Amino acid sequence: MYMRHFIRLFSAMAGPRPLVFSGPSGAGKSTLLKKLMGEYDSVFGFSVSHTTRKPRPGEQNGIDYHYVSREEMQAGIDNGDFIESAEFSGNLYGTSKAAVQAVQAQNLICILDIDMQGVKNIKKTDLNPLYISIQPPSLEVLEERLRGRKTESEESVQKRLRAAKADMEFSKEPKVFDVVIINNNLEEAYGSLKQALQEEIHKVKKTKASS
Ligand SMILES: Nc1ncnc2c1ncn2[C@@H]1O[C@H](COP(=O)(O)OP(=O)(O)OP(=O)(O)O)[C@@H](O)[C@H]1O
Ligand SMILES: Nc1nc2c(ncn2[C@@H]2O[C@H](COP(=O)(O)O)[C@@H](O)[C@H]2O)c(=O)[nH]1
Repeated sequence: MYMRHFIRLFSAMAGPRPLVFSGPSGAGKSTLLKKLMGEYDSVFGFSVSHTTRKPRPGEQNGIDYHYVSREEMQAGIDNGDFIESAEFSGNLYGTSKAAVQAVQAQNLICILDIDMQGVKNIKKTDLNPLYISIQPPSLEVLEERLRGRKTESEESVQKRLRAAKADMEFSKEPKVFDVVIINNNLEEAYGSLKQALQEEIHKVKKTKASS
């Protein structure tokens, strides 16, 4: 009896269930997330990752990422500051414990945008998120989108496409993702995403209304 009460209390303290978004670079994760967070600004909070890659034009330190040196990031990883970290396309990326806690402290649904190594590592933790994979309709379309974004060097495009092949296969493995969304038509993909998250959105809105 006491144990059940404790578990319920603990779940309430931990806040709503986080969301992990994964999928190949260029599939459209950030595009969909921006739409989602724009429509539901007091429901979701973004877990701001650390990275050693350089900011792209328009990206802001502390908002898109925490941009750090490899030495600084490695020191944080060695110190146990990260829930997960991975090398992707020649740079380090990682989710700090502080980034997740900052969102959960506001009782918001914490969103993590991470690669497939991150998904594998988060599965070893007790975060218990809902896993959502955003996939492109094909590798050819993905390449067009990555090139069309004009953010990557040729070398980086090639690295990202190699990683994408593995990611597209990974998304087909049973029981890895709760939801797989093919981002072909943006509005349709966004509709599928909102539908998949309806219950979680409703729960947070209800909790906020009653507090
Ligand atoms: N459904 C779509 N149709 C056409 N273009 C799209 C669609 N979704 C996203 N895009 C475009 O594709 C490009 C890549 O999208 P986005 O940056 O959101 O990908 P991402 O998955 O977040 O990539 P990364 O993992 O590298 O951050 C962008 O230029 C975006 O405008
Ligand atoms: N494992 C992690 N992967 C992350 C994290 N933050 C972002 N990412 C993934 O990296 C690639 C490339 O991102 P880009 O911004 O350089 O295009 C993309 O797939 C992201 O999902 C993280 O903290 N951990």
